[in-house]
Amino acid sequence: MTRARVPRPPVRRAGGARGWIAFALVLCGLLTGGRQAHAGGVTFLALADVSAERVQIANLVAAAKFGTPAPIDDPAREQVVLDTAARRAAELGVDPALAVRVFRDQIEASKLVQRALHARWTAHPDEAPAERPDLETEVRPRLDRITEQILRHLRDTEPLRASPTCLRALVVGYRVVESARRLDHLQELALGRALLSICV
Ligand SMILES: C=C(O[C@@H]1C=C(C(=O)O)C=C[C@H]1O)C(=O)O
Repeated sequence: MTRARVPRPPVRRAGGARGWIAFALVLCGLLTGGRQAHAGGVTFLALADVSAERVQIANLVAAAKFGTPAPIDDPAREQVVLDTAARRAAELGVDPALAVRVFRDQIEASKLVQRALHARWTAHPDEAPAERPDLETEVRPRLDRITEQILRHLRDTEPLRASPTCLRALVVGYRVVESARRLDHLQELALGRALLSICV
């Protein structure tokens, strides 16, 4: 079914956000003298950015499922996401158990957004999206690409995750990204949920 118009979530701002994030990377280095947000020149900006993109895509997932029999919780699909993450993690030299923990968080963050949006759209049908993207052909392939990116960022941030400055650096990355991507409050909460296990 295709309705007239879709209020697209701010996923399309990603290009602009990337410019800001590159700028923030330089600025963080200058402000902290490389001590607080970095460990060996590594930051969490890229990981936080792609996690925020995943959270923003949850708006599209919610739109794809709203008014259809497709459930928000899809355990079979979740298992595919987790199995893929574990297998690719092993290939990339990332601890598969860590990858599974992180992707469980990412999945919970997505469902948090989906549940809140479905509740909002049910209560206020005039706010429901006008268009329904296709989950299988449009939305899940984007999530699959992000899986690979997240795993590579997990690999690249290994020294920072093991460092005592991990949480501080994670919050720096979180703040830069939520501002650069202009996340709404729901997405801010979800991004925090998505990143919960990074330093634990
Ligand atoms: C995103 C979806 O919704 C839920 C969240 C998932 C995820 O974040 O990867 C996977 C399955 C669903 O439980 C989806 O169905 O694809």
